[in-house]
Amino acid sequence: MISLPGLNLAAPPTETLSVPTSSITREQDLPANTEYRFEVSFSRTLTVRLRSGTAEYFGTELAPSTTYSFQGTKGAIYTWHGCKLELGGQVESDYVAEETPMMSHANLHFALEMLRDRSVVSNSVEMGPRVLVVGAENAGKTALVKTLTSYAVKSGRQPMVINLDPRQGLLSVPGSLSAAAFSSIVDIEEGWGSSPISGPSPVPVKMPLVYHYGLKDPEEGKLFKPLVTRMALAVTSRLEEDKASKQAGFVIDSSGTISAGKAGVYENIEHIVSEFSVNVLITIGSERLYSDLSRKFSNRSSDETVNVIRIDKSGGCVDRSEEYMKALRHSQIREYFFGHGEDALAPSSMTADFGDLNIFRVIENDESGFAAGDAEDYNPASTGVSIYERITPSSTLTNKLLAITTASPNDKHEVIRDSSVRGYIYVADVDEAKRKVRLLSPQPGHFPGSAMVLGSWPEDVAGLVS
Ligand SMILES: Nc1ncnc2c1ncn2[C@@H]1O[C@H](COP(=O)(O)OP(=O)(O)OP(=O)(O)O)[C@@H](O)[C@H]1O
Repeated sequence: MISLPGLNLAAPPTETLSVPTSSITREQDLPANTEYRFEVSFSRTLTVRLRSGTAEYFGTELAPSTTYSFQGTKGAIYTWHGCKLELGGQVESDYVAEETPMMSHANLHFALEMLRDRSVVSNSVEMGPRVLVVGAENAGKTALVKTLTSYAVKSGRQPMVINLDPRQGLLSVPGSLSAAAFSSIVDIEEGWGSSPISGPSPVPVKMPLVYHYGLKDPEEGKLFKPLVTRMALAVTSRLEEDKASKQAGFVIDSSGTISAGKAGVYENIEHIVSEFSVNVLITIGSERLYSDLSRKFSNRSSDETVNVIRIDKSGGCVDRSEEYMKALRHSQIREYFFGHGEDALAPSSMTADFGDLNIFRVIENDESGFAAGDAEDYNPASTGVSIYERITPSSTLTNKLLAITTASPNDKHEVIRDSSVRGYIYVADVDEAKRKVRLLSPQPGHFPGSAMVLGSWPEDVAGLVS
């Protein structure tokens, strides 16, 4: 059995400890074109084994005779031709749904495949599809991005996936923006698979490119937009070097907040579209968003056509409480440091003097008097606006994550902001009297002297180490 990584957050209720999950297995028949939807809490486990037929989890096929286990998951197992599942453990709720949007997801995939074929025929002169998925929170954006990625990989492509939603990480911790090329299957249990930092994994690892954002929602102006520009530059130059990736194109997952569109203004969406040269804009679930965006992008010249597409929200999408999201983020962070269940990593603990740490705290808009509406006035080349404030460690740092950048502490703030992240460290304890900080790092080794960035997001992760 493959275990689900890093989810030992809350102590499991005693009954799940004493009852082996295998003793309560049951069979579930799924007719063709239906899906088994389930919700499992963080303290319980659902195990799933494919007995016969074929089935997929957000596009990734379930291997026969493999037992998958899910904890703290809301998801669905879909079958095109019918299957028999063996289920074990306990769920909060589950049911079989006959109405699913999988047919339109598959059609979307085939339309993208045509664009990829066109890129191949043009010998990569034309780039494959550049896709952005937008929609309200919990509309099913991440689920669709995963499905499209899995189908592309199954079709022998190597698409890139870009996560611009700081609320959840992709192969990195929440609060980061990341990009990775997918040439092997998407991990079923873990979400997206593992990066090399998470230790041994049954699914080949992916090496993500990470930038630190450090705020909960995409704001306008000094951080989000420049990081989108930076990421677009990095992704585009990567695609220029790699034919297979260029032909496959990329899919961008976004945060629900950029689709809120105050008074029909979608600044961040427009910025992402223009920086990444997006040519397929998928809106999920909202008539208004679709109509606003198709109007906005309809009168462009033909060489920068943006096809705006509308997809229905799946009835399976569930609203996730703040409490659940917090537990999900903590599990991602836990896994970053401690690895996957049985293949657990032992993060290294180290102590640093206050003087060894070069910590830069993100100054948020409301603190600097730099309001959201000032975005246009902001000139990144000017030194007039500070992005960060340099801080001395204090006990308020306890339980926080620091992004270790590749920039030097003497670099300009813009350079620190635009530099990629080597990794994250966790502040376990601060001794103000002795001026020492105890840190946890997933990798042993020398303590870097580079600039470290502290944001206000993700929230404190209490109890990561005792
Ligand atoms: N067909 C489905 N059946 C069951 N659960 C589903 C289905 N589609 C999505 N979900 C679940 O619903 C939740 C919300 O979906 P998802 O994360 O894809 O939305 P999102 O639009 O990316 O949300 P956010 O903007 O908050 O990141 C997730 O827990 C996801 O696993």
